[in-house]
Amino acid sequence: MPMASEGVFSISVVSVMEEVLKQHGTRLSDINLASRKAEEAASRRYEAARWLRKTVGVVGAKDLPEEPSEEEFRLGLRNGLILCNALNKIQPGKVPKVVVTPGDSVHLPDGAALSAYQYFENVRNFLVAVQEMGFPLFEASDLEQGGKSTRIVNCVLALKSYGEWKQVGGNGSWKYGGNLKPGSSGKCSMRRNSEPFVNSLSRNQSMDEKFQELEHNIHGESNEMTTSNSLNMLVHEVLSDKKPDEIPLLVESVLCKLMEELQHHITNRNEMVQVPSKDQADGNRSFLKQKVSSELVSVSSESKTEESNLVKPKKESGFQMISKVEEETASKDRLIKQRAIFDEQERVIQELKRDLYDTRAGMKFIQMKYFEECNYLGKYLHSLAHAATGYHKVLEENRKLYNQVQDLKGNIRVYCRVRPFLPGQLCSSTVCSIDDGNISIITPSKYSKEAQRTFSFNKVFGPSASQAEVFSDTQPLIRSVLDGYNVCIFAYGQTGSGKTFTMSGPKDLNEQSQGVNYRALSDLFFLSEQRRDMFCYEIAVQMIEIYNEQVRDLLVSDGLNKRLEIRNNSQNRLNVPSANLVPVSSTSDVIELMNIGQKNRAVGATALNDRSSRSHSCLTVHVQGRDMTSGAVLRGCMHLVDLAGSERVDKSEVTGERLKEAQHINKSLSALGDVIAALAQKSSHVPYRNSKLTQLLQDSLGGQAKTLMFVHISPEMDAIGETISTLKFAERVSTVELGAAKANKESGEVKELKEQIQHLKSALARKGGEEHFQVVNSAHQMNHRQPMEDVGNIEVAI
Ligand SMILES: Nc1ncnc2c1ncn2[C@@H]1O[C@H](COP(=O)(O)OP(=O)(O)OP(=O)(O)O)[C@@H](O)[C@H]1O
Repeated sequence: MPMASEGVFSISVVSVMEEVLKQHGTRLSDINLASRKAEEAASRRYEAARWLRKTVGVVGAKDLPEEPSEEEFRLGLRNGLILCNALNKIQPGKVPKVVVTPGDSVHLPDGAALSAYQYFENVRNFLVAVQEMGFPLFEASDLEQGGKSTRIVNCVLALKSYGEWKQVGGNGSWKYGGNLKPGSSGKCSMRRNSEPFVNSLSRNQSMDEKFQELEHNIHGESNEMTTSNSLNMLVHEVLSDKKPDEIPLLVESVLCKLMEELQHHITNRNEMVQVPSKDQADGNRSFLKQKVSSELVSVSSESKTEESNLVKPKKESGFQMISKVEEETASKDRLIKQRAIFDEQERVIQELKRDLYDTRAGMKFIQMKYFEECNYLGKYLHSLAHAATGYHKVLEENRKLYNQVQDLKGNIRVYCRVRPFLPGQLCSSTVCSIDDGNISIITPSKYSKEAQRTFSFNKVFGPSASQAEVFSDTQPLIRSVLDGYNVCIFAYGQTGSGKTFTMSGPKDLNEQSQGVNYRALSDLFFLSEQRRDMFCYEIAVQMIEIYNEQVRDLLVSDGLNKRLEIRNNSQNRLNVPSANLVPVSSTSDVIELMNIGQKNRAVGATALNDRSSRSHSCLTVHVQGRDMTSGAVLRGCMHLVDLAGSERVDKSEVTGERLKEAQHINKSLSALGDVIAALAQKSSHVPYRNSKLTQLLQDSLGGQAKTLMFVHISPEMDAIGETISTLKFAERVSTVELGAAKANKESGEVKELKEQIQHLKSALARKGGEEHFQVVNSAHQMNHRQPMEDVGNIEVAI
């Protein structure tokens, strides 16, 4: 199938027709085709003979019968006379010299040879003239035996056609098969594609020749008009000799074949152009449409003149085919686009599959890691849970051990602090030396036989000791308060010896000069905050004054110091339940309350002439901690007591109110000394009820309660009497206890404690090994700022 070059769409219609005809020929008229062809040839021959006889005259054409056989036709025209004369009749003078047959008059012995020469002369002249005029030619040999008479018939019928055209006036151009040929006369002689000629052509040319000629016309000229005409001609030729009942079938076959060709062509094109652009596709579509429609319309219009009954079906078939072709083209386009989309999607799917595979692999890896981690965490959590189970037990043991350590240090600890000389004072000190827990003072003969005397305490702080140093031994006891223990901190000493300075600090307070009260409260809140994940602490404050054995609430807003009752073992565990109990959440809250208390105390002092040094003030911090795991409640309290001046008043010198005050002070301080001494000696009877002060502090003196006493002395010589008196009081409570503590250091009690600690360590190691121990230990470190405590040379790692 020939294809147009350079992308121009073309189909060989001729080939299509030929193929269809071949099929139809085989199918429709195989049997009678030969006879039909013979009939057709004879009919055409007779027509040619009749026209020649008519043109040249019967006499002139005596050798040519009206209905000659092929042989007769050939022999009749062999001498060229009839042909030349006929040509000269329609085109006078075209063959100027015509040799007359000698046989006509004289029969020569060599006539045959002579006439053959003459005949050849005529035939040659005729053929030259015919060629000039553009008529179908034949070979001179066609006139001989075995020659093709059909070509001679074609030529004669062409002459006939031309002659008839001239007879009717010769108007317009006479066209021969679309080819323009110059006329012999020099004029532009054109043959019209007239009906007679087409008929004669169809009758004189073989189908092969017709197809060749049409093929040439269609492809040789590339002219759409010409192609259309030629196609018309072809269709006409094909249909002209068909019976009416064969035509529809044939047309249908042609169209079907054409469709096939178009589809085949489209497929080829689509293969050539993988994904044509929209423009190309549109171009193809319009070209196809144009081509097919032009051909079909030509067929249709041509057929209209002959077979009006075929017009409608042809038209309908044509339009149907156009729309079908359009549909097919659109469908092809869609398919191509879909294919492209499909390919793209296929590619994306492959990529996604790869990604999915990678992701799955990644996920599996992560999952594996996750399970590994979970396993590890599970085990770790298990050990932690195991540790946590024992944690509270350990905590409890730790608490006990910790406080046992405090016990070993002494439940009652006495510290001595020497105030520095105040500005303007004579620097003649009664203090000879200070060595750790010992202080030596000058003792006038009035008080002792010895020139100096040494007193021992837990520790002695010289005039240059800082507030932080003084507090350092107190700090561990703050944790005990949070663990549910009671702590009493006393400031003892004569007026002006520095009690307030130790407990609160100087008037111009700063971080360094802050006293025990501030530091203790600050630690208390710090530790409670550290333990907030395990314990819920509630802290509240009371501030009470004992003056002349009367208990007064210092946290009152109306300034009235109403007398309060002390009730030990009260329901709410408050010894003075009716005193204001103010909840606090920070150190500043407490300081604010202390200031209020001091103000209330000062008010009283104005009225009673410096009562502050003649009354005991007690700030009590109540702590209640609830273990959030076990729900157990721990209660502890810390009493910060600023005692009244301890100076002894000579009864002869004072009377009245001052005497009364002095008596009360002496009595209460003496009662306190008795209680502490009884406790230190582990006496079976502790005389708490001898004073309001000891009654108030009953729960915090003795048992597991811790007592710290800061004994203050003034270094001035003129205060030596009070200093000796104070030191003797302190020595009474501290020496006994200190001695006991010293004795305990290497006693069986310490050994027992060592064993307990070792036992605890082993128990922890058994529970979870070293890791477990570390967990517990770190938990302790988290909750206690001082996990390590020294007991002599024993290190308790809890
Ligand atoms: N360690 C010290 N360093 C410097 N100054 C001190 C020290 N101790 C006390 N003072 C000063 O000595 C003076 C008396 O001290 P403070 O008021 O504390 O005595 P006090 O025993 O509380 O007296 P009172 O019984 O009258 O309350 C104050 O001016 C105080 O600042």
